[in-house]
Amino acid sequence: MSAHARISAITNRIVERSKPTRERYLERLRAAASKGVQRSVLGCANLAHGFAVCSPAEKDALAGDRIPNLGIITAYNDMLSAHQPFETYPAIIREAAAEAGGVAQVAGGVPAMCDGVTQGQPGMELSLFSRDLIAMAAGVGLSHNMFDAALFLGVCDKIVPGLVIAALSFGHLPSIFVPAGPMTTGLPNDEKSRVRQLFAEGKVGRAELLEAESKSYHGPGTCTFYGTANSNQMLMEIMGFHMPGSSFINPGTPLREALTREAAKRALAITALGNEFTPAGEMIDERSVVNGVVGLHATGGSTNHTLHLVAMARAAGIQLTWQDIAELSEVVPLLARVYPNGLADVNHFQAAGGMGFLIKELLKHGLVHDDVRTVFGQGLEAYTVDARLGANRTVLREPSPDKSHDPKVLASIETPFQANGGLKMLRGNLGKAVIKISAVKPERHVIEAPAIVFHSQQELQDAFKEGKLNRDFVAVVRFQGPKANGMPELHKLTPPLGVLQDRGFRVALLTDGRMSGASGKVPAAIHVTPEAVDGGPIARIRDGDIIRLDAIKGTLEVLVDAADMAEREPVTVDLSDNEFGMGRELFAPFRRAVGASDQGASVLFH
Ligand SMILES: O=C(O)C(=O)C[C@H](O)[C@H](O)COP(=O)(O)O
Ligand code: SF4
Repeated sequence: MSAHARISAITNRIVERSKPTRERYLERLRAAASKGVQRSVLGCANLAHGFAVCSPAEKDALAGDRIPNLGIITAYNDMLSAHQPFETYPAIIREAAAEAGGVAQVAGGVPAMCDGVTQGQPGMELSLFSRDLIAMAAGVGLSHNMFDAALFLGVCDKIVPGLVIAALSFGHLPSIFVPAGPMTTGLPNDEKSRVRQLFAEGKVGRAELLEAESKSYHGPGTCTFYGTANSNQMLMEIMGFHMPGSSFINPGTPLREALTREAAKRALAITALGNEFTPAGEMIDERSVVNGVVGLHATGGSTNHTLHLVAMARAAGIQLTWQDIAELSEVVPLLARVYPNGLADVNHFQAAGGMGFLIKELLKHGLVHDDVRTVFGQGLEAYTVDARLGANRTVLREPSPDKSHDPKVLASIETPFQANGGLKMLRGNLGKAVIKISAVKPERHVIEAPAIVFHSQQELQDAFKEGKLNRDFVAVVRFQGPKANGMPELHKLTPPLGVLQDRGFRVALLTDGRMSGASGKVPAAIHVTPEAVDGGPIARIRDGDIIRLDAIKGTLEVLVDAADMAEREPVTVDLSDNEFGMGRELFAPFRRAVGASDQGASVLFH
């Protein structure tokens, strides 16, 4: 089925806008690919170093230019429950590659931060910058130039976006993303959040809180809420970087291992040495990017992707804007209710039909482009499947169900939860911002209330504890932008603001910082640009100014006379505390070089 008219129009607009940068990108990619087997340019010493630890058979294979070699980039560490399973993946991949007549080597590792561990801590100020650092680190690994394809082992927040930037920067190579899958379901996410709000109110102690948190985050795998990490899995599937049906199979299962082995063999099959050469930078085009944005809207995905998708697209010479994202939101219905957009978790989403069913529904109305290339071949239709374990550790695929197994979690295209997507853009005399409304009740889509200004999330938490916030207000939390302090997630604001909202107050958040993909029920205008440290209007707001956040009209305004606002000096603050400690001194160059939020908040692209 051809794409929906609006989807096609927006895609064509992106193609036109991107032409200059996309054409230069493809020229560079094709020049690199034309050199044939990449390692053939290495001298004997280079090659000897590169395969020094290989077996004699592998050395023979790599000495020639007929046997494909996979470069594994791994984000394994024990800090992220989602990445811990990757510890054993290189051995599995090497074995599978050998079975298929190829070789696999770990090209390099990349750092990976768990935003859950650093949430509310100084380390969170390194989080966003770690995305671009991960791209650079993956580039260091691949720059050994020993490889005919790359396998990326990463799941979480900034890691997949950073790895995609690397994969597209090495776009002459085929790349496959290999997930590890979600943690099994523990304490329901809404129960976890309820205990957090009780703790915020002083009604339970640390022992009860830690017990609830530990029952929620209890083992290997991705946290089960639909935050940035699981939004990444959705993106990798719908953009064609995953093997079909890979995203939400639990770690430590035979099917999970079979999918990993299959990805290794498929990567060997799509190198320039075979007949299905699929360089990542040709595979991913404007249609793939639009498919990613559509998937984000249809699932109520993480607001972080209004930053990451812009940066990821730029790595392939594609210019995606917030306006594109906002207009796509108008035509894409919300089809999934996964926490924080509902009570279900990603395991329930998978059981209800998962990505295969979601893609099938979107294809029915032409809301995603079917005519795309993927690591699996041609066409997104191939992803309307469920992966099953076959004989001898192989993968079988069955057509996705025609009906959702749980319409309360995964809706049909005919009966969506909302007529449009969960992510909107706001504009007005405070600049531009993003808001996720899929988890906000309709009666809270418009908030008009006096501002209370804070210069840290701790200030707001302290004011809450002192009982000063029992009122209608818009919390203006500023100097949280990328140049100020690395644009941390301010997810610790969710419990106090959630308590105040549950008490019946009309509250909202306005910040140049970020929220977590797991944030949701309180209306929040985030990623405000220009940021306060750049003298943006947000730096001129004073306590008591009336702020109007209208997610229906898409406006964000301070109701103060323009002349009065212009006369106000923008407030400045001492940010020296954000420049040292917990490694922040190492990221001063990033704070100086980073671009605006609507350009992806990147040091790599402006
Ligand atoms: O966006 C994502 O996917 C995340 O990684 C989630 C957040 O960063 C939270 O910090 C982890 O959730 P909480 O346990 O509620 O703090
Ligand atoms: S989903 Fe978020 S909190 Fe969970 S392991 Fe990944 S980074 Fe950490």
